[in-house]
Amino acid sequence: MERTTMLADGRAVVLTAEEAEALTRLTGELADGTALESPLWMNRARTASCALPTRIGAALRRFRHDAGEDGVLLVKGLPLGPVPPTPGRYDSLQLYATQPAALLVSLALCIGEPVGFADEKGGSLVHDVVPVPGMADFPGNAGSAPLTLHVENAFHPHRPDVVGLLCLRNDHDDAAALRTASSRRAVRLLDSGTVDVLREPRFVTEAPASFGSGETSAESHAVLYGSVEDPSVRVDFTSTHATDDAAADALAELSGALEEVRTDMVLAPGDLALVDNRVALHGRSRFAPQHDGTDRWLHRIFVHVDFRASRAWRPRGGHVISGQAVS
Ligand SMILES: O=C(O)CCC(=O)C(=O)O
Ligand SMILES: [Fe+2]
Repeated sequence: MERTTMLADGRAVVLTAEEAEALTRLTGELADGTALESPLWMNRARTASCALPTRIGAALRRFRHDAGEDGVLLVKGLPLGPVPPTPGRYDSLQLYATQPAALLVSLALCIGEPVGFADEKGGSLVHDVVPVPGMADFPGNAGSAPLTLHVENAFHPHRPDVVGLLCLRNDHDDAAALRTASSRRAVRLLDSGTVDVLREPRFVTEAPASFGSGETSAESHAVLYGSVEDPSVRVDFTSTHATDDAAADALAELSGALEEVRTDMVLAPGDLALVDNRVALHGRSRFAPQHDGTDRWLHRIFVHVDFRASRAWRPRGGHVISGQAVS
């Protein structure tokens, strides 16, 4: 099947030189090494996010309203400044305001509020996605084997609404591709009997390997939910299991349809892919890391559009979702 680097619905914004310059100025002021979780810094970033170049702010605002057929927005040409060597450690994080982290948080704040999970990477808000020595086959972002299509943290009641992946550096061969697949497109390829089964609570989902806790979705859940006309999706093809044979068949049908509509995108440095985690799945192709400080490196952020919805899970109203609701 032919693979493209552009999304079929054309949701890509390429920054002009003037826009990149404006962003460098804006985020340069924020990149002062302060802890990203500091409420004062976050407020400065919130204010800065109101002053993004209008075309960029408008694209983010439109994406927040409706993520389109592909459920993905690509922003290209973001100014990163000098990029240090790629870290090679599992659980490598960005805790402090660098230019790329400040950029990612500022753009995310146009969509909603960044969130972290206490049981994943210490609850930090900006994660490094890097290949880690000895973990090539790890079924998570530290690996370099193909990563199965998934909704991020599908097991969790407060999984992200949007996942942002900002490329700082691609792999040596330009082989690593971010894969996205829109459930809006895939569901149209399914017969109504299959859709009906996917709408029933006949599936369970475990926490992904990146969660230390071994949690599972408390109850069985539907894979398609909400509007009949335009359902949302909740599935991870590594961690979601059907509870009966007919449900397993329906899951296999959905997987086939998603593979058919899949888009592979090789991200370049300065490219940000925003994936609506309710509408699209994502994964990654294989690549060959060299562990020499110049491997592929993404920054990842999770966003909640309705921050208030997870309040019971966020002690003291912070950005970190704890292991359970605090009553
Ligand atoms: O490496 C990628 O392109 C995507 C990895 C991924 O699924 C993630 O970090 O959530
Ligand atoms: Fe992911």
